Amino acid sequence: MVFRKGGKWVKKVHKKSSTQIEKDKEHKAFVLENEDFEMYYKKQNLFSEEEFETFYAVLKTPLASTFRITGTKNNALQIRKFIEDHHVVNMQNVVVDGVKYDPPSPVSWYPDQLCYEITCPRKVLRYSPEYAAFQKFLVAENEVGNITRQELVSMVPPLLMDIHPHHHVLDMCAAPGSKTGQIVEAVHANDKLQELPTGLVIANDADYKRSQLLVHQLKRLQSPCFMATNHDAAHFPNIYISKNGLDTLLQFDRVLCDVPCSGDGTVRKNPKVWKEWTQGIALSLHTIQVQIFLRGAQLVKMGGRIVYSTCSFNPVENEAVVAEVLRLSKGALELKDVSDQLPGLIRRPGLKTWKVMTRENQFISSVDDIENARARRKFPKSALPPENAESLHLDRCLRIYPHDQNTGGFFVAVFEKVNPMTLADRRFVSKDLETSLNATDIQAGEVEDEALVESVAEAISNAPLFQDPETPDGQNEQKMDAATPVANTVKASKKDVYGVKEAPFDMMLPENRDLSEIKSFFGLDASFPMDQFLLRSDMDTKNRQIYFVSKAAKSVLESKQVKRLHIVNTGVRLFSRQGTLADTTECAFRISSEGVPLLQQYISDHRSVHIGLDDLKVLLATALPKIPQFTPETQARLNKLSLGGVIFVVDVSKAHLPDGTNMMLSVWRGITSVNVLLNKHEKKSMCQRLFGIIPEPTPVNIKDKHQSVQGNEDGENGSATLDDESQ
Ligand SMILES: C[S@@+](CC[C@H](N)C(=O)[O-])C[C@H]1O[C@@H](n2cnc3c(N)ncnc32)[C@H](O)[C@@H]1O
Repeated sequence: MVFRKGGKWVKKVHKKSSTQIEKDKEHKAFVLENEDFEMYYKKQNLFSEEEFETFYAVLKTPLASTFRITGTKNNALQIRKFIEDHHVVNMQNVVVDGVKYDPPSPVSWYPDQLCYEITCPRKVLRYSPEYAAFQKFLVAENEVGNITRQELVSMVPPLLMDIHPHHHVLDMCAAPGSKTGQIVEAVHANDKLQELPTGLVIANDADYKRSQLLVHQLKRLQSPCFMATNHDAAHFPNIYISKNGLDTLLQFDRVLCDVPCSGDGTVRKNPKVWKEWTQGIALSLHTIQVQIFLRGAQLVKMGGRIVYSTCSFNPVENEAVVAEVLRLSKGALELKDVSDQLPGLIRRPGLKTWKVMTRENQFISSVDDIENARARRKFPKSALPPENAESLHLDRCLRIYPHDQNTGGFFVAVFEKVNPMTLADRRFVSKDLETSLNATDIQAGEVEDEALVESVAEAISNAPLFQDPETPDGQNEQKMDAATPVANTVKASKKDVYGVKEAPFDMMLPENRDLSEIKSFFGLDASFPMDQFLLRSDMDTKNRQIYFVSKAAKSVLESKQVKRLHIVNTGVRLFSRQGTLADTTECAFRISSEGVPLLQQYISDHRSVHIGLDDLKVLLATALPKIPQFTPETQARLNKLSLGGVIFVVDVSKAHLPDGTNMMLSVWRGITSVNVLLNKHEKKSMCQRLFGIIPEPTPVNIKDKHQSVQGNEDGENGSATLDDESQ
C-alpha cells in the first residue's frame, strides 16, 4: 500500500509491535531440537526410520494458519462468497520475497467448505503488504464472530461429537473456548430453521482467568444455551434438575474432555516446547487426565458420547489414559470406530503398545524396574501398556501427525456409554428400579459413584504437576488458540477451585412489569417463552439489562443445587433500558443487536420498518442519519412510529447474497434521526462487505453529549451507539 507523506508517495511498512518483535527474537533464539524428545519418539516405533526423519523435519517448520466461518450464522454463506469473490480472486499471484503462495483454500474434510487454510507462514500473513487487506479482514471478522481463527486439528474433536440441537453438552476443560465455539454452533444448527435454541452447553475450566477468556470468546456467538462454570473438572458437582416433577441428576448427551496436556503436538506453533519437553510433564499429567475423563464418563448419559482429546503425541497421555478409564469404568464405555467420519482427514490408528520411560529417561517394562523406592511409589502404573490392548480396540483412537497433511499433532478417542456406570445410569435402564429407589438408595449410589473417582484421587494428590510458566493474557492470538499446550493444570483436590464470586442469576417472573411493557410495545408473539428471562441483580440494580436463556439453561438455574455450581456467565442480553429516556417513550427498552436473531420470528409488524438497500446504505454509512435522508416510503413509515426501539427489515434480494439470506436490524428511532444499534465492528464489517465503504465515525462530542444532556435528540441516538452495546 502506498500513501502520501510530505508531498511524496511512500510505501506503507507494516510495523511490528514491540511485543511481536520480542516474540520473533525469541522464536529465532529457539533451538529446534530436543534429544530426549527425538530419542523417546524414535523408540515408540511410530514410523519407519525414513518417515521419522520427515516427521521430525516437519515439526521444525512453522504452521500454516487456518480459520473457520461461523456456520450457523445467517451470514455464513455471505462471508464465504465474500472471501472467494474479493480475496481469493485477488490473491492468485502473491509473491513475497521471491516465494509464490497459493490463495486461501477450503479444507477438503471440513463440512460445508467453511474452513480455510492459508499456506503462507504467519509472519508473512501478518506483515507483508500483499496480505494486508486479507489480514485486516480476518481480524475484523474474528472480532465480530463471523470467523474463528483456530488450529486445524483442534477442530476435529467437536466434529466427532455428533452434536444435535437439543443436546446437553459438557465441555470439561474449555478455555479459551475454540472447541466450545464449535459445540455452541452445533447446538444452534436449527437457527437456520429460525427455531429458538433449546440445548445446553456448559463450558467449564478450573482456571478462573482462562474462563474469562472463554466468556469473551463465546460472547461473539451470543448463545442462550451457553453457561461458563469454574470447577476442577475431576470434581464437577452433581446437579439435580426437575424433570416431570422429579429431581433428576443432570447428565449430558455429549461430553468433551480436552484435557490439559504436555502439548508436544503444537511444537510447530510453540517452539518453546523444544526447550521445555521432558517425559516428566506427560507422567505428571497422566493421572489427572484419567480423573477428569472418568468424571466425564460418570456425567454422560446412557447412550451418550464422550470424546477425549489432547494435543500431544505421547501415549502416556493418550492410549494409556484411554486404557485406564476403560478398565475403571468396567465395561460402561465402548471405544467407537469413527473411521468413516470426516472422510479426507488423514489419521492413523491408536497404539496397542508403547515403550514407557521414566522421568530419569529409563525405559521400563514394569514399575519394579524403578530402583528408587520413592520414585517407584509415585510412578503411575497405568502409564504402562495394558495386556488386553486388543480387546480394548485401542486402534480405534485417532492419531493425527503433522507430516500427513501439514498440520499440528492431535489425539482423539470417541466413546459411547453402553452400560450403566452410576446410579443415574442404572435408573435409566431399569424403570422398576426407578420406582423403588428411595433417598437412602440415592445417597448410597452417590457415594458409590464418587468412589470411582476417589480411586485415583490419592495417586493424583501425590503426583507432581507441571506448571506452565506463562499465564495467558487474552491479547495474544497464540494463547487464545485451543491447541496451545496447556499444562497449567489446577491441582486436583477435593475442593473446587473458585475464582471471584459472580452476581446471582435470577430468573424473572413472566408477569414482571418490564416484561409486560416490552411484550406489548414490540408486539411479541404469544408463543415466545416469557419465563426464560433473567437478571443479574447484584451487578445491575436498576435492571437495565434483561437476559435470555434456553429452556435447558433455565432448568439448571432453577436447580436446588445451583449454589454448588460456580457459574461465571450465562444468558444473552435481549433488552436494555435507555435509562434517561424512561419518561419520553412508551417503552424505554430497546432490543439489543444480539437479541434480534432470537426475536425476529416473534416480533409483530407494528414496530417494523421495511427498507431496501438504499436506506440500508444510509443507515450503515452515516453516523446518525436524519429521517429526511431516507427514501420517502421509509420517512413516511418512521413518521408514523413513536420514539423508541424499532426493527428494520431489509430486503436484500438485490444484494447478490446467497439464497435465503435475511437481515433484520435493531434501530432506535429518535426525534429527528435514527441510529442502528450495532457494534461498531459489526457495522463496519457489514458496511464494507455490502457497499465497500467504511462508515462515518460517530462524532465524539455526540457520545459525550448523550451522557450529560437528557432528552436531547442526538443524545438519544448517541446513547444507543455500539460503545454502549459492548457489555
Ligand atoms: C488443552 S486446554 C483446553 C483447550 C480448549 N478445549 C479449547 O479448545 O480452547 C486445557 C484446559 O484445561 C484447564 N484445566 C487444567 N486443569 C483442569 C482441571 N483440573 N479441571 C478443569 N480444567 C482444567 C486449563 O486451564 C486449560 O484451559
